[in-house]
Amino acid sequence: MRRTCVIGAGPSGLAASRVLASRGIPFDCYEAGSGIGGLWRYGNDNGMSGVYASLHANISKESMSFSSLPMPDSYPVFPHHTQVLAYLESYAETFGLHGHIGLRTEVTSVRPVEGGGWEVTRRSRGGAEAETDRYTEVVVANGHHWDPRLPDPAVPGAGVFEGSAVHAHAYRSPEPYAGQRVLVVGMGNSGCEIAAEISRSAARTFLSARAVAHVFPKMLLGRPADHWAVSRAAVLPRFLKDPGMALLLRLARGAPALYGLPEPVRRPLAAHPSTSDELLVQLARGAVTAKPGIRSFGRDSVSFTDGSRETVDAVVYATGYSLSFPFLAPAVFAAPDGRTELYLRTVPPRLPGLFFMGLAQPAGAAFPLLEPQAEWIADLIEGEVLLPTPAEMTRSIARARERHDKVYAPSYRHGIEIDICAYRRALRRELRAGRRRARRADARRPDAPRPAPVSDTV
Ligand SMILES: NC(=O)C1=CN([C@@H]2O[C@H](COP(=O)(O)OP(=O)(O)OC[C@H]3O[C@@H](n4cnc5c(N)ncnc54)[C@H](OP(=O)(O)O)[C@@H]3O)[C@@H](O)[C@H]2O)C=CC1
Repeated sequence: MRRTCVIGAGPSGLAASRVLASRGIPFDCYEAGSGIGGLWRYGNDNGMSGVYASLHANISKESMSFSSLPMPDSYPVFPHHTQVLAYLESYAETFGLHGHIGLRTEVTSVRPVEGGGWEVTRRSRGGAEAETDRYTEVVVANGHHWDPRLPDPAVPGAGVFEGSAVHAHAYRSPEPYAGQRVLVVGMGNSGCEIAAEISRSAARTFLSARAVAHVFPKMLLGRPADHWAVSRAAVLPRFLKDPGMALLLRLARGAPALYGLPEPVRRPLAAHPSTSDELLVQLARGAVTAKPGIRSFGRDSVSFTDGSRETVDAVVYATGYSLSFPFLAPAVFAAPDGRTELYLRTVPPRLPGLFFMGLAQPAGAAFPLLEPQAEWIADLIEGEVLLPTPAEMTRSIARARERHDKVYAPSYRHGIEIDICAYRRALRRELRAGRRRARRADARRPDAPRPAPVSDTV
């Protein structure tokens, strides 16, 4: 009998569960933690949430909403993490998902079965024995912001540094850093927000970036900055969008030099946006000092690539996350360089029945992508649509990668970066093509033209 397994009950797993439930597709969803919500569950006992106490979403509530359930009007523009979790709880409640979700149940292995299907082994917390079941499909929705990535190889001297050193995933509040000289490494959103927060009570805060980021204010021309990623302006070609955004940033916040920042080498839309008003204020006040990349550590100090040296008591590595699938053997599927071999960020070409959710990172809206992705997976499961051949999908992935490399800075963290508008268009085109492939297969008309795969996800 057909049965689908969903791994994880964060936003991606919940969206997959809602769509499968609404289609009447039998499925089980397993979640390692005691509650749903994934990274949005502060202190999640699955160990996979790096949310800190003060965190508010850095994209607006519209961009954080599933299309089937808007966030409450009473929410602020940028909800606090407790509100995002409450929203996810109400999503699960509204669509009756709790009955499908096995909590405190960790999936430990997913293996392809000869002849089709997948063998899924899981272990319940407190349960004596691991259990194994066979599923026709597996939807992997285990998130991509939970496995801390530290500089590898380590910065020279990191082993002799005697102060505290943690990854941002372990950061919860600024209190332990009060009165200290602190170095924050990395200028993604974690680095920007944590440096700004720590600097309110630290003696000195240094923010080191090997490639300085454009810092976006949360509001641009009276709208949440993430709205621009889905505005009419978003359909402009890159050669117009990039200078347009650079101009908008210059008008909104002035030159980087005002804040002691060098001019970024990358174009504003070539990197995942770093959004923080508070960092700009703290830089302008001298509470945070911008530094280039790190050359080496000493016992109580750090040297930078510009030859400067500072005494520091503590380091926070805000250096991002690895894409990890601990339940899949690397020979089956892995993303060692932060890139995934997935057709439209969802389908591994040669692993029938295996699907991935949420491994597409847009500059703004993230949740609204998840339900359409899950609908496509459900269509594939039900045979409403058919995929291109594995060879066609592989070629399409290679073409998308080529285009991707022309747009985004070559960095691990951009491996799954997408342009949301292009991705939505590609998904719609693939749906139409997939329906035609299914009709063609039904009618057994091998002479009919075969719809081509789509590939523009950047
Ligand atoms: N309030 C919110 O909603 C928040 C959301 N987030 C989101 O969480 C996700 C993860 O963000 P974040 O934790 O900032 O991680 P990111 O991967 O986005 O950023 C990592 C940063 O560390 C730098 N870095 C990586 N490796 C090294 C290295 N070896 N040496 C020096 N620098 C290095 C990267 O530089 P380079 O670009 O050169 O690789 C980059 O500046 C993002 O989607 C972000 O938007 C994060 C915090 C708050």
